[in-house]
Amino acid sequence: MANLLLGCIADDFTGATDLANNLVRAGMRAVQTIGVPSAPLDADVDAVVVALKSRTIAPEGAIAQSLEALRWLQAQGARQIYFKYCSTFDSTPRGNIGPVTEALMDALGCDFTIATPAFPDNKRTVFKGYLFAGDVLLSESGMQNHPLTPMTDANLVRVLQAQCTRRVGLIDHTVVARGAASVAERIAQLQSDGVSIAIVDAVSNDDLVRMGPALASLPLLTAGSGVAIALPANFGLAPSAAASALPPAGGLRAVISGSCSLATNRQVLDFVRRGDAALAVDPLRIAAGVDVAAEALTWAAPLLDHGPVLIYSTAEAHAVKSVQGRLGAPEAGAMVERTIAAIARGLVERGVRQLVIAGGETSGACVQALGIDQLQIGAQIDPGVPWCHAHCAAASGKGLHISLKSGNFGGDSFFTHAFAVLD
Ligand SMILES: Nc1ncnc2c1ncn2[C@@H]1O[C@H](COP(=O)(O)OP(=O)(O)OP(=O)(O)O)[C@@H](O)[C@H]1O
Ligand SMILES: O=C(O)[C@@H](O)C(=O)CO
Repeated sequence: MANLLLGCIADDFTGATDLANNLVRAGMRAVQTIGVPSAPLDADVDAVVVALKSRTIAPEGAIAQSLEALRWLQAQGARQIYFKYCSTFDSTPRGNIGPVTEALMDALGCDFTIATPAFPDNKRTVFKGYLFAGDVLLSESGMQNHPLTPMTDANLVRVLQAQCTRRVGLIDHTVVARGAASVAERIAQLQSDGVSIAIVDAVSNDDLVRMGPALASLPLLTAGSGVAIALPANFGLAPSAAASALPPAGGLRAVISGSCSLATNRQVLDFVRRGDAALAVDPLRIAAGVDVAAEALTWAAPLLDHGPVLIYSTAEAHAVKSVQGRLGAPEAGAMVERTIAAIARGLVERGVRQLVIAGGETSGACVQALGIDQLQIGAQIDPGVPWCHAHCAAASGKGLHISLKSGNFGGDSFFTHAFAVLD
């Protein structure tokens, strides 16, 4: 059996990479698997993050997938389990954060756990149980309009309580500020009051590091990726360059973007403004039956030798709405994802070995089309986004450097800056 320290279950692909990135930066060697592996772990690592696509499916499906991941991680000897969800706590009154947390607690026989999406490096902070995204409450951050998981209440105790049968409480900032012993005391107090899950405040990385030792004995942690920075120390590990070492990079470079988030729109604009080679994919032409993937690959072929090319369906909200109005939102999404994934595969078949993909759903579709089932995590490009290395069917089993960027992560020059990190 592998000597796995931390077994993680992430509810989406880019979120899984985000978590693995923070673990690696704090000194753990980590891999991310795409779905629950069918074979035992074949890598000498400290942490595995099993990436699911369970964030917005029915709670029953999310529970079943998460329990399957738990069983696999337990079979690999995982000493502690970490359930990773979004730093904006994406969920509905039906779930899936609450139901999955409770199912994991039942399976682990665990009577207490924490819940904190705080990720200060990406401006997600929790104060008095209220989640802030940037300078505003979650419910005023734009997330109140999310099409699948509208977050209209920033009070996480209330939000999580609505999803749980167990009682939810709070470990507030004054407790965290006093350090791990104080957090441990508060946990004992909450337990004697019949509380089983506590939202924990954190407004800085210092808060996360301070609470770390108090989390060492909990069989299950549930959080965004922030708390991960405090965990390797609990296992005696310290940050080291060796944890993020990847094989040397080579080959051609490309960026594929299907994310329509604000940050990605800025990143596409930045790339285009630099005059680098960029091609927009038009969903309406895909719907009209044009082989847009073949067109894009023909366009890219003579340009690839001269630097990274960008192929994107990224568009601003009004354009996306108009396409969705004509094609239907799920239909438009699926159509664009299929095309973008075919382009990603074609690019790798043509020699691209350094590939940036923007968007969670987009990343899922591309990773599947590329035939990747495991990613080794390397150096961070921007908070929440590392380079990874994978063996992939589309590269005839050879190595590919790949980065899966969450829609709203990364600075404006991400699509250029990312490749400099590999130089
Ligand atoms: N121009 C477009 N018109 C309509 N739908 C689009 C367009 N471009 C992309 N899409 C679809 O929008 C969705 C974008 O979701 P995706 O998860 O990839 O990005 P994101 O939401 O920004 O990322 P994350 O989940 O990491 O925050 C995909 O289903 C994609 O196919
Ligand atoms: O926590 C986050 O914000 C991200 O890792 C994520 O989950 C985006 O889908």
